Amino acid sequence: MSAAPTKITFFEWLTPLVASGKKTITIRDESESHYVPGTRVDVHTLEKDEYVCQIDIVSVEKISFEDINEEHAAQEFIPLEELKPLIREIYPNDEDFYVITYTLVA
Ligand SMILES: CC(=O)Nc1ccn([C@H]2C[C@H](O)[C@@H](CO)O2)c(=O)n1
Repeated sequence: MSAAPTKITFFEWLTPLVASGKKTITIRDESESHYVPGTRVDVHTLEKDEYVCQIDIVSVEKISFEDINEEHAAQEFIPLEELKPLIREIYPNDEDFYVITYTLVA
C-alpha cells in the first residue's frame, strides 16, 4: 500500500483562488485521485513548483464528466461553460473523474 500523497499541483493562474479559499474542489483524473480524506497536502504551482499554501482533504468522490454541474462550477469558482471545456482540454480521453473537496488551512 502506498503512502497518502502530500502534494498537489494547480495551474498557477488558479492558485489565488485556492489560497483565498474561494475554490474548494478540484476535479482530477484517476491518476490524481489518490488523496486521502483527513490528510494535509501542500499546494504548489504546476509550472514553477512554487509552494502556495496547505489544504486539508475532505473527500474524494467519483463522477462522470456528464454529471459535472453548476454546483461543481460554483465550488471550482469557474463558470460551468468554461469548466467543462477546461477539463476536456486537460483530460481529452477521460469520462470518469474524481471530485476532490478540500478546505484551506488558515
Ligand atoms: C497536474 C495538474 O496540476 N493538473 C491540473 C488539473 C486540473 N487543474 C484544475 C483545473 C480546474 O480548476 C480543475 C478541473 O480539473 O482542476 C489544475 O489546476 N491542475
